[in-house]
Amino acid sequence: MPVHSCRGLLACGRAKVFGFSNKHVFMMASAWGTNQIMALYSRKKQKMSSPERTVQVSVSQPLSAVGKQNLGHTLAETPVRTYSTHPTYPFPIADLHPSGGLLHSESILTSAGKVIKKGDLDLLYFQAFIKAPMANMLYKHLLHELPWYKVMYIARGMTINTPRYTTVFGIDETAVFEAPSDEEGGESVGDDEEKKHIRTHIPVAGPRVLSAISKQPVPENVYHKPPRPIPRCLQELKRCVEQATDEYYNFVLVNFYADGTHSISPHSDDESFLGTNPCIASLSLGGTRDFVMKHKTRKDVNSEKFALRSGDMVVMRGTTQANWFHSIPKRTGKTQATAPRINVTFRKCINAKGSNNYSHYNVGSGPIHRFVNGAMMEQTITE
Ligand SMILES: O=C(O)CCC(=O)C(=O)O
Ligand SMILES: [Fe+2]
Repeated sequence: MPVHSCRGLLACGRAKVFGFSNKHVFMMASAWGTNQIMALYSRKKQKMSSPERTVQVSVSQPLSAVGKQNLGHTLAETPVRTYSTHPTYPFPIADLHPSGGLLHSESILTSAGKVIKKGDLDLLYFQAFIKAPMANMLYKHLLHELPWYKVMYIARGMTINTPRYTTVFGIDETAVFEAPSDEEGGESVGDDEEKKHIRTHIPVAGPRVLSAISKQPVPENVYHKPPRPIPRCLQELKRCVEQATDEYYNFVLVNFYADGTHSISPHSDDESFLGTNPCIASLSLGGTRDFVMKHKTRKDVNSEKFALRSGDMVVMRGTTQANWFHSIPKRTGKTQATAPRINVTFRKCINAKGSNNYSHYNVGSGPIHRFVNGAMMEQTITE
């Protein structure tokens, strides 16, 4: 038993975003290589010294009334905010708290999860793994701070529009990000004396991807898109989940279901790049949605349904992925069942095929979206 101690707006508008232009991102989305990334990185570094830039954004879709509740950004009161930066990020991503360690024993469940074993189903279910106030703060933080994508892809000749927003960070076991050098990033702000030395923009990693074994740069054709290191806010969450589940993860996939029309259809995360019997921890934040599990072949086995609330975590282990499908079905009406929800999954990916698969299906090559002024905005940036 693992023990843990961790402790719409349908109009055009203008929104302030930190950071870099889409031109850079589009450059990265196309063929990329170390040289391109390095060039991009030095240009970004220059740009990062301008405090905030205003960009033109056009819109996407309205959020339900429930989605507009409680969108005040609690963390905005933090005296000096620090940001995780990396050349692959479209903009700096705010940290949870400048001094780190916002997630501590008072907000994280310290008792073991409930084991649910039924034949080849093997789950660990933590109700209120993160207590409600912290879970709701995390929901708002991730919603406002992460870059989101609405990926379109072709499968078996058909165009599929992913029915939710997604984003992904991480790198498979075969590679590592180089450490940031001392002079990278590190912008100081503030007029007062005491704020002068606080670095607000701190890189999470150096720009290059190195082989985990040789520590030499990975050949340019290995990754179809530049892998993105996990920003500090998600690293903090990952540490807690690792302690609770006694596992190690190198990928964080994030889904945002804006309303009941958003869903994930029955599937299993059983790809070979996750190895055999993968352990996947799945954390829910925000609105309650039904998580439905169905046996792949046996009609005599009842399906399982969990109404996952903000802060709950389900860990799928052992033979679960090989034998069961899971899904978040669409829901109608104006109930809590259609309220906006974020799901964060933690996984361990063993090779570059996984990194490529995850960036293809969770970032893609379309526009970036950002949640601003209570609505998800598609950023078509004109400087
Ligand atoms: O939103 C959820 O709870 C499930 C997400 C999921 O299954 C996935 O991202 O693979
Ligand atoms: Fe899944």
